Amino acid sequence: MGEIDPSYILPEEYRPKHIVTEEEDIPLIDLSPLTNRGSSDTKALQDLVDKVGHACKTWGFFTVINHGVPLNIRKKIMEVSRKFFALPFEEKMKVRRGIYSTAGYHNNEHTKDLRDWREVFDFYVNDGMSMPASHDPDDPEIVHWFTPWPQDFPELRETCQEYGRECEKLFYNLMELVSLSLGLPPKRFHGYFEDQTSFARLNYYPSCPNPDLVLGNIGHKDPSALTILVQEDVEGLDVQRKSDGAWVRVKPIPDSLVINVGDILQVWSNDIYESIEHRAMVNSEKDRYSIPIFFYPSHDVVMKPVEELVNEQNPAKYSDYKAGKWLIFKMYNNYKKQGFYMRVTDYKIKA
Ligand SMILES: O=C(O)CCC(=O)C(=O)O
Ligand SMILES: [Fe+2]
Repeated sequence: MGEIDPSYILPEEYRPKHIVTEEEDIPLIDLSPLTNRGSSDTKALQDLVDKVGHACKTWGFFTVINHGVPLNIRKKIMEVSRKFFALPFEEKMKVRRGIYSTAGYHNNEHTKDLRDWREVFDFYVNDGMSMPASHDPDDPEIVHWFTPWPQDFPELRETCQEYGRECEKLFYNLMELVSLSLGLPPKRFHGYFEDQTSFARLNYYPSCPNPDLVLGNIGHKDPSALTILVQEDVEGLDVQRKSDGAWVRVKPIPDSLVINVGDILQVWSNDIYESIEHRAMVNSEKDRYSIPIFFYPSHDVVMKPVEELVNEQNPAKYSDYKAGKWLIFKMYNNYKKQGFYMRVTDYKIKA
């Protein structure tokens, strides 16, 4: 103790502890029937839909291989991420996150109102997208959000943008599988992403002398429809198992990506699929890097259960909420200690 800044030290009940189970892995799904669609038969595609549906329902998390996101761009984005975080602090602070635009560099993230042991750089997949000016539901003002890219580092912008476009293709493919698994037409959700407000995050978790007292990323649920995450061989991601709440380590598998259900899909599916709590541990020897992209709809899309999944036996569990308002509420909440944090269940209709 005493070696690290006390603002990072977590209350006892949040510390990472011991409770990780090594016995089980999240489902591993080979997406080749989708990525080589031309040559696939319908049976292979149907099997894939069933696997994705089962993984979303039982875990809310799964790992994919043969996903179509090229190796060179995955390697490249990890490289530029390392280069960016290795810059002097003053350089990184030149592109720091502002109060009203959430992209940029930040080293003071508060997940669940507690401080994370990490540095981040957030960027928008669809730079310049429309967003509400505030989270006040009655404020109609719209603004445009841009990423503050570093001036002398064009490689960072180019690589991040290319990575975003490649993952976007995978995201639409996955949403087709998800829609089919819910008994909906394959492109049921595509229109909701026309002016998408998706954002990506370069995560840098420096090694830590007291890894038992902190978390790189405190347990949380993502606000997205789906998240696509790349990690390297340094492990640290834990997922909370739905059946008993145990933390399960997501073992890095070469060339894989990790997919998870976020809050938006939980609401659209009326809780058939749920956004699952996860966290990132740090270690005393190695730095860790990861990159999630949070796929998020246009700001004016209403988060509400889709009508095909609602009927008298299954009434809507959520009242309407604009996706953009929800996102900024969540993001501003993570800036600094606010004394509260937002959960999607906060606007669940009371039974
Ligand atoms: O670093 C990881 O593996 C998880 C990151 C994460 O969950 C997040 O940034 O939302
Ligand atoms: Fe997350």
